[in-house]
Amino acid sequence: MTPRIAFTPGEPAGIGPELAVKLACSERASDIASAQIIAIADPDLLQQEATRQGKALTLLPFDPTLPVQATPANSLHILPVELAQAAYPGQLNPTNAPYVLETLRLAAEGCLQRTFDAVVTGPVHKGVINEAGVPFSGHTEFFAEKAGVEKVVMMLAADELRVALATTHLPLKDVSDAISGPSLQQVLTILHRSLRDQFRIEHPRIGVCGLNPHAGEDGHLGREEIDVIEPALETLRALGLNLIGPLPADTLFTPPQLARCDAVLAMYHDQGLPVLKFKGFGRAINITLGLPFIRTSVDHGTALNIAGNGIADTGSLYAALSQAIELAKLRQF
Ligand SMILES: NC(=O)C1=CN([C@@H]2O[C@H](COP(=O)(O)OP(=O)(O)OC[C@H]3O[C@@H](n4cnc5c(N)ncnc54)[C@H](O)[C@@H]3O)[C@@H](O)[C@H]2O)C=CC1
Ligand SMILES: NCC(=O)COP(=O)(O)O
Repeated sequence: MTPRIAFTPGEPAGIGPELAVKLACSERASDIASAQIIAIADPDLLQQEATRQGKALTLLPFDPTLPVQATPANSLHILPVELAQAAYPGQLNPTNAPYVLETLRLAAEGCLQRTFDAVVTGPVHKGVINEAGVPFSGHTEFFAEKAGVEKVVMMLAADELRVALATTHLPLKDVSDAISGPSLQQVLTILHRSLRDQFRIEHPRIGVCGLNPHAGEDGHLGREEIDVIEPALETLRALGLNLIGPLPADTLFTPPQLARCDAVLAMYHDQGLPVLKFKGFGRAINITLGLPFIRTSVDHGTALNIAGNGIADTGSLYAALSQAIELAKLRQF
């Protein structure tokens, strides 16, 4: 099987275009070299970046009616989308936000129609899309909406550590209200099924963090554990899920506890992701669980501070591509 992978480089003023050209023009591991990689992007943007890097980049027109063909060295297949205005590294421009969203829309559409076997996303700038007047909190929520799925789960993985989130992009003050028994049950069920069916872990063990310090200290430091989290875990245990916790996050994220878990569910973004990024920033991946298609992503953002300098690291992009290719080959969920 030659997997057909859509790649959206994301924010045009960030490091996405640089990563795309490096992906095309550097030596690729054999799994990536044997895939067809379709960049959904502005061809001129990529060619300008290639010129900046002193690379000869060939952009091959993508024709979904032709037999799948691995993308040759120094090339990318291209599904062109035009920028509204020229993009300059490090300079955000809300006028180009519709361009970014259109690349994501095409990727979602192509995955839903099975034109693509997976999508790998580069980083977008959530703020500039909102400045353009479009409410946008992240790829995770965008793809869920496009797929018509009520609930998906964001999971990041670095080496053997997997961290999923009960809530994603929302202000900290809204986190407690967003965690309900039904929402936790949905998240844990999606996580359990993905670990079993996509990651082939027969009996997944999931560690669950509490929300409050010391997991609420028996109700003296908050009651969410007693009122919401424990009852949700009990319901799921009765259905056969192997759940550990709720444990204080600063206990669960210690090596002896992690050794008992195939994944950890953190209650909110910055409870789980700093640990993950400390362990593996630059080689970690982000994967959306519960979509009807495969979506992986880089572990980093737009890195505007280094865009155009030529120093962006491709480690996470390669990891995200490898994971997408592996899942596409194993697809059975
Ligand atoms: N997958 C996505 O679309 C993501 C998007 N973001 C967005 O990115 C924007 C900027 O976020 P920040 O918090 O500044 O995080 P960031 O990851 O863009 O940057 C944090 C630091 O890491 C460095 N860095 C990031 N990626 C790198 C790479 N590949 N090679 C070398 N150095 C790298 C940056 O230069 C910076 O010093 C925000 O708008 C955020 O929403 C953030 C995370 C993921
Ligand atoms: N910190 C991870 C992140 O913000 C990625 O979000 P998404 O764009 O993948 O939904």
